[in-house]
Amino acid sequence: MTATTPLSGTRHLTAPLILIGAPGAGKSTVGRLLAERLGCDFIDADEVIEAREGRTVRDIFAYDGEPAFRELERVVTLDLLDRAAVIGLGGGAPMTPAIQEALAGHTVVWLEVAAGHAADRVGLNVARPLLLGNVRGQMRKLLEARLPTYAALATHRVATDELTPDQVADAVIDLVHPTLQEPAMPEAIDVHAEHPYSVLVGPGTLAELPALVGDTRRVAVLHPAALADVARRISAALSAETALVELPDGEQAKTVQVLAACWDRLAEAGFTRSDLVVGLGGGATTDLAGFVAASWLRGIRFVTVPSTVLGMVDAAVGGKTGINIPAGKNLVGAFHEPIGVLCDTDLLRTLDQRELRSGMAEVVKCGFISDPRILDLVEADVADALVPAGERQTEVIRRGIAVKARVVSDDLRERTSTAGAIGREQLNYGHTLAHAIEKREHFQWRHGEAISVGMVFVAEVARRLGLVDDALADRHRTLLEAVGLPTRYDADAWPELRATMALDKKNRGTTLRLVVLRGLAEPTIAEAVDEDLLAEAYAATCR
Ligand SMILES: NC(=O)c1ccc[n+]([C@@H]2O[C@H](COP(=O)([O-])OP(=O)(O)OC[C@H]3O[C@@H](n4cnc5c(N)ncnc54)[C@H](O)[C@@H]3O)[C@@H](O)[C@H]2O)c1
Ligand SMILES: O=C(O)C(=O)C[C@@H](O)[C@H](O)[C@H](O)COP(=O)(O)O
Repeated sequence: MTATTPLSGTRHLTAPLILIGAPGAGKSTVGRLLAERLGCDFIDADEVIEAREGRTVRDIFAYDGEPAFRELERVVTLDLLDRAAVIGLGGGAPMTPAIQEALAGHTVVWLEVAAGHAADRVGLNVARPLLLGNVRGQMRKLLEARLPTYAALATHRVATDELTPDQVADAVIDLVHPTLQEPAMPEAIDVHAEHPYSVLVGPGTLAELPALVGDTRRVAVLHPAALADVARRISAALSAETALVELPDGEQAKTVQVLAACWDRLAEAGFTRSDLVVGLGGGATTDLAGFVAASWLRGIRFVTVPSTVLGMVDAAVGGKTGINIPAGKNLVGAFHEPIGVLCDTDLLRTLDQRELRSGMAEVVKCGFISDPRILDLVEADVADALVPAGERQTEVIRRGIAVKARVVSDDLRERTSTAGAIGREQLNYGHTLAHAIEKREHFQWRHGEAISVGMVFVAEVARRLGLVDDALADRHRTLLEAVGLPTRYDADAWPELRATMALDKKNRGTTLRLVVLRGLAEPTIAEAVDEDLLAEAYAATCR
């Protein structure tokens, strides 16, 4: 395969790119091509109307009449104008005065098409209510009525008659190029562990993958179904032979069966020690992919491309890889460092709210154990911190990665910390209880949700040990609830959870070892905490 397809738009939309034109001008086809090239969404206004109404445009026309449709169209179009996406408007939308007014100041590209061509492209399409009957005649009339308005509204125009959709998309990109934003310089955060590498953070960093992969002969891209399109783009952009390996979603990928299936795929594809694995996805995917790379031929190179907030800020960095087994979370695995980490914040745009909130738990963890500025930034505007790829979110992700990079650079293999000198174990803040909850929930809870409850629990432990004051202990629940995360769990579950905690990796012998704070950004280890105190702290967590 040759390197042809850019992995990310070199420049980015910061405002909508609006396509207008007659039916058959190619707004949908060209809009989708543009969105792919610019790494953003394409939104067809008619499809949004149909989805909102649960009826086709044709039915709305037939049953409610054109004025009712135009009103729906006005509302939807105005809603869409704050999206940094390619937006295809219905052919008649620009005729509505309120839409004309709202389009002022926007980039509006008119895809010009001659009536004959438009009629040929539309054919006898019965979904277009205004063209029923004599398509050519109707089209000519429509164009005569609309052309002056299209011309007045357009900031750019492309004559499409002699061009293929790809050529039209090229022409549009050329025209609007000056209005697009230069890519922000990705920030590189270096990890200086056993094999130094960089974590690149910012929009479009996926474009760096071909350089990281170099002249590697074979690359396996392990990904969940949600990232199948991105995996295909990666494959098209690499000159290596790529094996796209779709994994079960989320935690279901972290099993010994999936691991073994991946080994079979690498064997079939003839993977040797000079080949490479890419883990593209959330933390569950990169944990599994990393363990595949760590175990295949006793270790081949590995790149992480995290696509969740949680993956970026935590899982993709630091080389902890592994799977779950019925006895517990991450009980089997290896330390295997990636050769590079690409945190392309554009990938976060398709995450749903639940995942965005879940990821914020590990961000907040980094705030409590090391960088309180993160807490201030989230508290100042939680909603803003949850805007995917927004400035505030990118800043707290970057700060969280910096915490993780610093900690693992100092202690890659998680030595046994002492109360006076804590290493990597600090990253396990909240995790002892969280992993037990995840096991009890058969790994159906989001990891960040469990961490949220787990952090409230260790804050309650620290409060009772007299290590933190009430304000710091209470700040945990207040902040995590503001983010929309759970902070309570089933009060009756303590005996079962406590039993699971006996298998925690930080334990030594029969001694339970918990990460707690003895002040803001001062993590420490509490060993052999009194069992009654633990039970009380748990009860307080559940209240
Ligand atoms: N190795 C480490 O150091 C480390 C650190 C923290 C967490 N983890 C592990 O990470 C896992 C949790 O990671 P997670 O929260 O990312 O969960 P996840 O990997 O399960 O992903 C969450 C969901 O989001 C979907 N998804 C991923 N990227 C998407 C995108 N860009 N758009 C739309 N959907 C997308 C996934 O398909 C999945 O359904 C846990 O298994 C945890 O143990 C590991
Ligand atoms: O990187 C680490 O070290 C961590 O502890 C990070 C945690 O946030 C993460 O959940 C990790 O997977 C937990 O590792 P485990 O060794 O407790 O399974």
